[in-house]
Amino acid sequence: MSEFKAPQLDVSSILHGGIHHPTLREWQANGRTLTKSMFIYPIFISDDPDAEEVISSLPGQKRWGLNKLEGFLAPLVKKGLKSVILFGVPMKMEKDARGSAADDPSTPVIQALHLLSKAFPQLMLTVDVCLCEYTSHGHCGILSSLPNPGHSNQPTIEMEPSAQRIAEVAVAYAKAGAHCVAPSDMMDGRIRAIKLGLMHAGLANRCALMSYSAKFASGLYGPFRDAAGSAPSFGNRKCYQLPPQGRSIARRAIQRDANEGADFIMVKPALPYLDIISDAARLAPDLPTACYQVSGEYAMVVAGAEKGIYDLKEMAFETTESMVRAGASIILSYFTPQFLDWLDEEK
Ligand SMILES: NCc1[nH]cc(CCC(=O)O)c1CC(=O)O
Ligand SMILES: [Zn+2]
Ligand SMILES: [Zn+2]
Repeated sequence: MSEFKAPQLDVSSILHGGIHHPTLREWQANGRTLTKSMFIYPIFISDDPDAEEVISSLPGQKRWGLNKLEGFLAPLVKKGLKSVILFGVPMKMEKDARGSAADDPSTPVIQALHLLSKAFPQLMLTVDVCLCEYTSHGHCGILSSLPNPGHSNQPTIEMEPSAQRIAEVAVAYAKAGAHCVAPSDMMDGRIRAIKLGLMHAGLANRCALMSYSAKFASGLYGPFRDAAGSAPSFGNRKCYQLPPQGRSIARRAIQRDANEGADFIMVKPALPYLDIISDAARLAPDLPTACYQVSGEYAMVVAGAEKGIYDLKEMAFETTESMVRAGASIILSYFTPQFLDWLDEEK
């Protein structure tokens, strides 16, 4: 008879006890689980009122005309869509150096704000604030005539006039009914300029400010620029968006924007920047952290699934849950319509 020898009892070696049941596995998220109200759905609004245009580089997404918006959103709102972020796509409007079309009363996002606040009074309306969709040069600010000291084919931005112009546009959106404005230009001083603009207009208590604080000069914005027609006509955005290796400057940007009056901090893109999401959640613990799974990230997940590399739903969950785990509680996602279904299904 072999003698049984009890192994050394190491209580910390046992993990399976905590994951053998689906509910136990959910508990392992420590309360940080996805819910429908965490999602913001990005929507492209065309100035062609009857548009319903497929965007080939952004599978499943379309540019919507005003006449099509209500019909498109109604079923999603019924399924629990709580919030959208609007991007204006002026296909026919004239573009100039200061982006005058951005806050023209006829501009698609202002029209959409009027329409959506009537059609869906409960839906939270955020508007992306930027000039690049509306400027003739396609850059996010107002350009200086001075050459760029670093590179002849790069723009030099006039910082103060840009921040003022962006604030003007943000206030126009707030006046038109935006519940939240989200500047994506990355110019210095624009959070303070917008907050002061809202205060002077008497709208600061009625419009939140979500700062794209840590927005990196990423290769993942390509499909968006197709969708919005906002690619720069020369140079690139490396002079004003953060360098991808710049964790410290991102931390400074987050702290700066928190001090300048941001209500929410956003990190963008999301998946390659989970460390920055985690930094944001710690550096500004009293401001909820948002992140944007941008067009190229979305297209990557979809493309891999189409190639049979993984299951689409599984990878959409895994990528999105990684953002929540890192510290995000608000997620801008092109997968929002699917999540409204998926979150109702059994896992
Ligand atoms: N400033 C405009 C803007 N706002 C959001 C995105 C990207 C969103 C996405 O890729 O889904 C961009 C593009 C850019 O900075 O070039
Ligand atoms: Zn821009
Ligand atoms: Zn430069």
